[in-house]
Amino acid sequence: MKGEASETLMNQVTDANQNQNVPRALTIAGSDSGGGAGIQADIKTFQELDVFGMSAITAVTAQNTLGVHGVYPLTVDAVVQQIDAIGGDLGLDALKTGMLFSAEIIRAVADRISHFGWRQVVVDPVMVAKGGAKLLQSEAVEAITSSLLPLARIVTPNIPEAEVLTGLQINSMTDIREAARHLMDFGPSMVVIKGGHAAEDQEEVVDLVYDGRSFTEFAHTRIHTVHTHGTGCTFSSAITAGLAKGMSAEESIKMARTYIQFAIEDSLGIGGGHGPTNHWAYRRRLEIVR
Ligand SMILES: Nc1ncnc2c1ncn2[C@@H]1O[C@H](COP(=O)(O)OP(=O)(O)OP(=O)(O)O)[C@@H](O)[C@H]1O
Ligand SMILES: Cc1ncc(CO)c(N)n1
Repeated sequence: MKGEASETLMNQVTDANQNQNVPRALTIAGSDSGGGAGIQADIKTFQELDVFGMSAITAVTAQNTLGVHGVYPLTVDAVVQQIDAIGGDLGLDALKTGMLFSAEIIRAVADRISHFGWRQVVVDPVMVAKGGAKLLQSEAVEAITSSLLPLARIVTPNIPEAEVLTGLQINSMTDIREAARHLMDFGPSMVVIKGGHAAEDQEEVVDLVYDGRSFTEFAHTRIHTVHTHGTGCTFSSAITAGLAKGMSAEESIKMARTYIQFAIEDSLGIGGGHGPTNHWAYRRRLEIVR
């Protein structure tokens, strides 16, 4: 089919498939070739939660379950062009940031978020990978607190990240609350300090949520496993998916907590090191219950 007729058909197909209400989420983060963390974990999580996933890649990492073998940041222009391509056409309902690598990229990302007026922003202040490789330059920490946190609906540091961002030492639940208060001063609407890095011998993992008024603790059974590669990315992208679907911040965090619990419980054990979590575990279990 050629010319006018094919154009008419194309228009009909396009119109029939119009679904402007599909929840859309963007991840601005690094690529993990191993597929368990970064952009790959985020897109898998969005997909599993019925959210259309989009990405702006900040850096490519050569990575597997054994560690990070190479880090190749993209130029600021390349990051900005990806974000603008999405903002200028598809639009989004929520976004998350993960590995941002440099102060220049952080400031450019913050500028584009402000430009498009995006409010449903989850900031996962990724600093180091599980094996200790640097995913954020030390001099970029200040750019997170001054440029990005004021734009965040929710910030999700783990305990070491909360220490770096606040300059406080964290040894107890009281310290975690103090760090959460400190983080609120940088301007986010909500702080979630994740407890995965607390003492291994504890039977529970406690994530602390602070909204500037009250503290809520989410306690879950600690799973004794080495297969926790990408837990932080997966958790923050599940929160982002919840926000994209119109859930409240509290509901999104609660759902994300269950999502990551199932993903760790059913982890895949592939590779020779810290294996990835199981992104389809949540859907599989809900299908069984239904
Ligand atoms: N062993 C575990 N058992 C149960 N839940 C866990 C465990 N480890 C982490 N979690 C949960 O996973 C989520 C991510 O927490 P974690 O502290 O591991 O983040 P992270 O250090 O940022 O992850 P990453 O190493 O991927 O950057 C939190 O909700 C936390 O409670
Ligand atoms: C690309 C990337 N982002 C985040 C993390 C943290 O888990 C990682 N290991 N790799």
